Amino acid sequence: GNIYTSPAQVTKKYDFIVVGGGTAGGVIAARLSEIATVQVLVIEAGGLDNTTFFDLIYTPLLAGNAIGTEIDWNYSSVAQPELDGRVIGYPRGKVLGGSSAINNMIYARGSSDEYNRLASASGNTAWSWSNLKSYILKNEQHTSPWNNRSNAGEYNPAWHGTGPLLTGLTADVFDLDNRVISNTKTFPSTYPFNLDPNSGNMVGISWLETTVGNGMRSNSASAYVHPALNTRSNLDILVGTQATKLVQTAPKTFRGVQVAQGTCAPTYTFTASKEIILSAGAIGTPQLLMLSGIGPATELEALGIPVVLNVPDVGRNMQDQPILGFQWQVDPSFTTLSPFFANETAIGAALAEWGQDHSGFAAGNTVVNTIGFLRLPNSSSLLSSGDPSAGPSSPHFQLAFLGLFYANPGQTSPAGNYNSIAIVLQSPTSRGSVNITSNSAFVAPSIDPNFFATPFDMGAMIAAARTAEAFFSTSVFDGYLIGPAAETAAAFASDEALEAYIRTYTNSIKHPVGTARISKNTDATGVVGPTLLVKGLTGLRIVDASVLPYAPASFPQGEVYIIAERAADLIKSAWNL
Ligand SMILES: Cc1cc2nc3c(=O)[nH]c(=O)nc-3n(C[C@H](O)[C@H](O)[C@H](O)COP(=O)(O)OP(=O)(O)OC[C@H]3O[C@@H](n4cnc5c(N)ncnc54)[C@H](O)[C@@H]3O)c2cc1C
Repeated sequence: GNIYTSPAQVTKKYDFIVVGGGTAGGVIAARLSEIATVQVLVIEAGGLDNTTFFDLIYTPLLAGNAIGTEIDWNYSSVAQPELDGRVIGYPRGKVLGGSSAINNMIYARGSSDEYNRLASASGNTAWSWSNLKSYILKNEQHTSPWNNRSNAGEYNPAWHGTGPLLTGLTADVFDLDNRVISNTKTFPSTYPFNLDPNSGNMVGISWLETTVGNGMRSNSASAYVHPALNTRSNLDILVGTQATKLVQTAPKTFRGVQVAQGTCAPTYTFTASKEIILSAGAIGTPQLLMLSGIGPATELEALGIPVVLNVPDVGRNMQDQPILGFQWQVDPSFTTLSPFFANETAIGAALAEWGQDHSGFAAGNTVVNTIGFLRLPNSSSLLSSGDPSAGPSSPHFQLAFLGLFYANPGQTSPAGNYNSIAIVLQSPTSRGSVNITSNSAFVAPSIDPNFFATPFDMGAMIAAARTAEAFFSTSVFDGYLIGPAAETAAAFASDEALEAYIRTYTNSIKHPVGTARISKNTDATGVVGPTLLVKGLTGLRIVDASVLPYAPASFPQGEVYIIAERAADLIKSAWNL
């Protein structure tokens, strides 16, 4: 297919136009173009991934380093009242591959309860865990690390398939990882070992899969888009071009999309003969809907945008998960990653080795190799007014074990040998929003995760911190951990001190979802129905993280890939392809 860099170059007619060449958009484009008779165009605001940014995207060691660069939308939140008024950075991938090109590569697809809750929210059992199994296996495949370290006993091959997205476990095991697993053998009833959190049951302590294969990041662009683009003439992409509005082609029918390359640049409109698939992500999708007159009427009217369809839930129900690090000092005789990350020469050597043949220390996930997905005890008073998790196979919180000093925003890594636990609240009850503040697509929307708006969220975060403290206090860590670092020790002194630490240092894990949520056909609320078509409109389908009705108690990219795999089949069947 063709790669266009200017809308003026696009002259073909298309059956499907995919807005956003990100995680979900890449899957849709690749799967639809399997049908040789349909013509597919992808419109992506960012550039190509295989440019000067190639190493930044594809070197596993550099995961996280794209934040703040040209391939990041560089959004930020509104001031968070419960976080001492702080503003939180909201990176999103702005490049082919979208956020799958800049994320932290963790692959944890979510529990069976998670998908069963999606089925009940949408009123359609096709979204249940057991009915999605073929898509789960179609999306991903487990691969060996670059050094072929055996992963026997660290994952369950039965739950990994033959899909294009490559995943794998760490090539390099550290003292920390061995002790984390040893804690599960020594205290199995408190900290159960879970062979594979991708098996439907997430609860327990596990080895962690990342989207790394052949020593490189695997993402929507490398796994889906490029193989299709290289071999098919019916898939074209237009990069460096932003969709500025969806265009009505008949009453309540949106098969047009207006694009531009900048605020003052000329606009072009393309029309799909069959469907527009909106895959601009949990921020971009509600923004584009609202700019097109699809959203909360009063707010659109305030900006002078003619209302086509009053959909109050567009941009509402945003859910994101708070993340917070605690640090411990490690006896200097043990190897952690701290000295490596303090040593420019060692990092340079690892990157040079990766540059040779995608091997060595830069060729894998190294920072988090083991993880705990844990639940509050059933007796917890936090659950007395209801359980916000999807069910018993879903965690309330996560403990990610890191081989270095994980610095929260505002902290710096001191010299020395450290480990950390990053806590993520996986089942938040706070709800935020995404709103537009202008009728221009080139003005960033306002993003409000509304962290810790509920007592449950603060209480669960404190309970998770106490679990982290207890986990590292067992005999397994005697002689290895010296003790909590200064600020962590001070925070653990009382629940009041912990709460203050939470307000000072909590960040977003960058998992926003829910801003165009799925609901039953019969529900008056929600944005898309069970087939992901926008309710009340023709021609417009949404496939991305914005349709997820709840924050997945996992890592969202797995669920986004799986939903996109099924959505591609829904589209094919809707058009008898
Ligand atoms: C820094 C970071 C770390 C993360 N770490 C993890 C992790 O370790 N594991 C995990 O599972 N998840 C992680 N996530 C979240 C995960 O990556 C996302 O939930 C997922 O990729 C979202 O997929 P999507 O298809 O909804 O959106 P995206 O992948 O973001 O795709 C949206 C695409 O649309 C494009 N776009 C937007 N607006 C327009 C427009 N108007 N016109 C044209 N194009 C447009 C964007 O440029 C982008 O390419 C992380 C996210 C970030 C940002």
